[in-house]
Amino acid sequence: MLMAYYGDAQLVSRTTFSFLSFNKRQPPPVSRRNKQTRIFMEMHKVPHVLTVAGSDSGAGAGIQADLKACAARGVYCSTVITALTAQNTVGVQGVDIVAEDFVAEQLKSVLSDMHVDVVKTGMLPSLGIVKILHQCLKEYPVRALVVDPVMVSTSGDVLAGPSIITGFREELFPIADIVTPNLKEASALLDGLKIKTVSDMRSAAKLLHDMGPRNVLVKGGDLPDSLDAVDIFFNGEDIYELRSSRIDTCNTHGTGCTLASCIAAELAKGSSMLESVKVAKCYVETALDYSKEIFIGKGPQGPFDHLMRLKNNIHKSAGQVRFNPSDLFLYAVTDSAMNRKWGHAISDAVKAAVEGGATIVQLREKDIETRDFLEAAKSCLQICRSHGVPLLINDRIDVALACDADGVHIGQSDMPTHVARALLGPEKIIGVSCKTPEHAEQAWIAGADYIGCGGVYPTNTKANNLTIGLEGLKTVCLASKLPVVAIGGINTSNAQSVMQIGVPNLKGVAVVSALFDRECVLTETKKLRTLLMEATQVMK
Ligand SMILES: Cc1ncc(COP(=O)(O)OP(=O)(O)O)c(N)n1
Ligand SMILES: Cc1nc(C(=O)O)sc1CCOP(=O)(O)O
Ligand SMILES: [Mg+2]
Repeated sequence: MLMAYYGDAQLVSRTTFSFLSFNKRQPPPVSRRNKQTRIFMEMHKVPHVLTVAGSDSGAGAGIQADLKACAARGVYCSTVITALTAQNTVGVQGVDIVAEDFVAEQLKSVLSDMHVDVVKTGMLPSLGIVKILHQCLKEYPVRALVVDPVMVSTSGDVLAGPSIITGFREELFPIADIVTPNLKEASALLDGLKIKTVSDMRSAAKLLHDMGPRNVLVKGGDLPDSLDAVDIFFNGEDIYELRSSRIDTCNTHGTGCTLASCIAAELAKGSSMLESVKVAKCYVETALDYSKEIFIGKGPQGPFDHLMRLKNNIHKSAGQVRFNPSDLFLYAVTDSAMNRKWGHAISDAVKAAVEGGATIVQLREKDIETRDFLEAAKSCLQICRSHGVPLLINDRIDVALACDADGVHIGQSDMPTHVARALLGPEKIIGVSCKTPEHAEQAWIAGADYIGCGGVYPTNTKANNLTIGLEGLKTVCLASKLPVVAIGGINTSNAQSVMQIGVPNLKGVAVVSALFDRECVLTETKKLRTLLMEATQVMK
């Protein structure tokens, strides 16, 4: 193994680290080899989740779901199998618990050799196995421990007896970074506490937190009478109500395992806990949505397709771009009335803006027929793709989906952000208009990529628009966890003052009339771009 690493190190040594340049066939002296190996391994570390869970022969849940979820999130996953289950979409037909010594042997094999960032637990079928895991984690500490306190399968079969509750409470919760019970599990862990409402879930999250984990996510998928999928996240200080759309599907087997693995994967990549939970929730929701039509097995609850993203990528159009906050620098927003006034076709106006240096384009076409909008969007998309500039659609998720635009921009009275995210999937860009710090917080929680903040100055382009001024802009920027683009009455005479408010997450300005209510869009875009560049140079 050491030689294999050394062999690979040789390949990078010529260009990067001359001190690694030994001949492949002659290993370095033993004293240096260990240091080199360590350096090489550090450089090439892969985010790694170790899952300690049961095998599901139907491959919808357990170890198999964990492997697929980690693969989908781009993280390496090793496995310690605690039990074999004979399981399908009908239920669990048999369980064979792996001998405790052999669980210990698997744990030691992985942890003594590989660099594991995060351990995620699923089915832990005996108290002895819980204790062995605790002992191993003391011996081989990892960055984070995600405990999914699996007790009952989705089909209702018991996967862990009552003694495990003691194991969770005494051994694992005190060292866990997050625990992710569903309502039944939370109730069992809290001596049968009734959890029927969101308010009960909040109380349960706090009581579970008292048992020692740093964070608690109580999953409300089974909450009666709820239109949304509501989960409660508590970090010991703040409590968050995370909502996503309830997907109408029977293919939900393995959602709990997948969610916990996805949280572990995001943590392994270095995300914060809340960010990891949000990404995991969004991923599961999207996967469920993509898998509504698949049909595997005769039972009531089928598996879903974890790797839908691969299919997505196959269909990804050439030149499609993912969001980079610097794209917000010069944000051109079209207006059909202005284009008509100057006799400009939308696609010609967009071409001029992009050629003049616009870094992102939004089609904001309030008064054209849907068919015309779609046709215009298709031709603008070609222009934008050929320049590597993202194209967003204002308000109309349907048009964005139909033309495969790069994303959408929505406001406070448009489609709710979490619904837009569920419809568009994790790859598309979503921008949300925000006028207050509360709007900005909500946009972040719901999965937006950036916020548009204004009106910075009075505008004639949007009727009855509230002007928040530079102070209002600054307040929102300081509160926002997302990058911000300023909008409203911005033109060549005030754009520099906007950029110079000096808040790092203000990434650019969005303009309508200053570019499109002009005879020559190209000239105006170039002028504005030059001014913005000057302003950012001064700030450096
Ligand atoms: C970048 C950007 N910011 C804000 C808006 C306004 O969106 P919204 O509040 O939904 O209003 P309409 O544009 O739909 O009238 C925007 N479009 N772009
Ligand atoms: C579309 C829009 N949204 C705003 C907001 O405050 O959210 S202001 C606005 C109009 C911006 O047009 P102009 O650059 O011509 O002033
Ligand atoms: Mg809108």
